[in-house]
Amino acid sequence: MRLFWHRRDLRVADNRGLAAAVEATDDDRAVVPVFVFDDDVLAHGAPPRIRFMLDALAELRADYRERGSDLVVARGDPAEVLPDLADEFDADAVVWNEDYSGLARKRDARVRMALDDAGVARETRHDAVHHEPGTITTNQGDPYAVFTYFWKKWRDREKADPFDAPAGGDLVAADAVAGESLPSIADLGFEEPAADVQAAGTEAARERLAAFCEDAVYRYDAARDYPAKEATSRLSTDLKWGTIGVREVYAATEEAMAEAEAMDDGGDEDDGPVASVEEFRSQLAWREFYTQVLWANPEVATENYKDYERDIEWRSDEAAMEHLAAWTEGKTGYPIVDAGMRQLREEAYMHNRVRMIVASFLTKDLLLDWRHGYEHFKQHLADHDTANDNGGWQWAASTGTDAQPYFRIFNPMTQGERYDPDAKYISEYIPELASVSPDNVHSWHELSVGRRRQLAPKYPDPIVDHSEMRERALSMFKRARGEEEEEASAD
Ligand SMILES: Cc1cc2nc3c(=O)[nH]c(=O)nc-3n(C[C@H](O)[C@H](O)[C@H](O)COP(=O)(O)OP(=O)(O)OC[C@H]3O[C@@H](n4cnc5c(N)ncnc54)[C@H](O)[C@@H]3O)c2cc1C
Repeated sequence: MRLFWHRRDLRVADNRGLAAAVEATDDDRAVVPVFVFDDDVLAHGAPPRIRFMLDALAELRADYRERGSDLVVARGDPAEVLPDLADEFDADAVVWNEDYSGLARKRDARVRMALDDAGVARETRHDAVHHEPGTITTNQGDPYAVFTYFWKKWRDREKADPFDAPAGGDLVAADAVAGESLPSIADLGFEEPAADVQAAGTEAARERLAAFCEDAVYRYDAARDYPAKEATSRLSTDLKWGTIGVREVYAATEEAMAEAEAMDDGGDEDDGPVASVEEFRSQLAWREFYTQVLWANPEVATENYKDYERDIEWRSDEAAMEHLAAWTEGKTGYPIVDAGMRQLREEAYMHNRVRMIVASFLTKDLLLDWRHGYEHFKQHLADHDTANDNGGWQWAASTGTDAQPYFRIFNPMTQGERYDPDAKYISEYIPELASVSPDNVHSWHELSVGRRRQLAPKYPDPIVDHSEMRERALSMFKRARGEEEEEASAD
């Protein structure tokens, strides 16, 4: 018998480790699928992610049951639970897919030692990415710090085909498993999320992928930055939890690329169908880029990637904390920022362009440390992923790999006007502004207080002046770079 330990790969199809566990034995019904609720991991959880994970586990269990098998669920330290389960099922090996964050790697090292002590073999596979960290490197063998070079190699490297799901006869029979019920969210110590978290499981993920590939993938390059167009795949939570395999997603892009080439018909549109499918693939590569950044530098989870000569003097006084609260509540008086922050609360998701805008606003208009924003996203995003979230935040804060230069500061009004010209996205999430014309929405900061009261009495005035804060941000970064003398910050 062999145990297969599910972690961030909550699916049976296109699961490299599960396929390997099945392939390694000729015996019938020899693979026992297992999931362990680990309190050390749960300590980092938040309601939207736990909700999605539990729903995905229910779907995974249903998939196994359809195959005449079942998912074994346990709670505790995997370094104790897995040797015990191996003993119970008389398993001679445990197989799992690698996870690349610092926390996961420490846990896995302990599990390996415990299994070694128990005389149980273990095997791992790389499954969550096409090209595992450490395999796409500079000519000197170092991990890439600049995405473009990483992407060129990632794009040109051959990709594996999806792996088949195991047949029922390969899996332990349902009646050999205790079939304990899954815990409730309350059993795990979490409240139900206030947000409406998207449906979990492989079927739901496949539906999202199929819907995206029907049409949006061919327009992705031109439309992806416009939040009201809903032109992106919404697969981030599925990719985070592994309810769909990366090879399956890539295979869909191969079909789309063949279609796109036929559509482009020799044309050379910069943002046409071929460029669009390619652009979508490059987003998949960003995910793997950040995975390898975190793998090579686990400390970036809490520290700046980029060294500045001096500490960045982020604001931290009482006024700054009030601004932080207004940002989290979507009450900054900057409509595109507030719409994003409210989308996050309602859907446990935020559009990528808007994530960039709200992150820039927190760090460069409010001069607040990116770690505040990261923590808030961690609590509220269903797709929160240490590598991507950290990468996104440090990009916006100009502290990361291949980050936005410190002097590039988004103007939140111009961003709103450019990417939500009809204020459709804004009015969806800010009902107070629904009857205000797009012109007035996009010039909210310039209207008189009287005019603002007249148009939308319940929507706040801007909490800061963008032009003034932009200058302060530039000075703050120049001081951190050692280019300007320290000066008393004037709040
Ligand atoms: C401040 C900030 C925080 C972020 N936090 C997260 C996070 O916690 N988890 C997360 O998955 N993404 C994060 N992103 C990246 C990006 O915003 C989301 O992946 C994307 O919005 C998800 O929507 P989608 O699935 O429709 O994306 P699509 O545009 O359809 O992209 C397809 C997939 O590519 C990956 N991807 C896309 N953009 C990026 C990117 N910039 N970096 C890394 N991977 C990317 C995701 O897996 C995504 O599902 C963050 C970005 C910023 C600026």
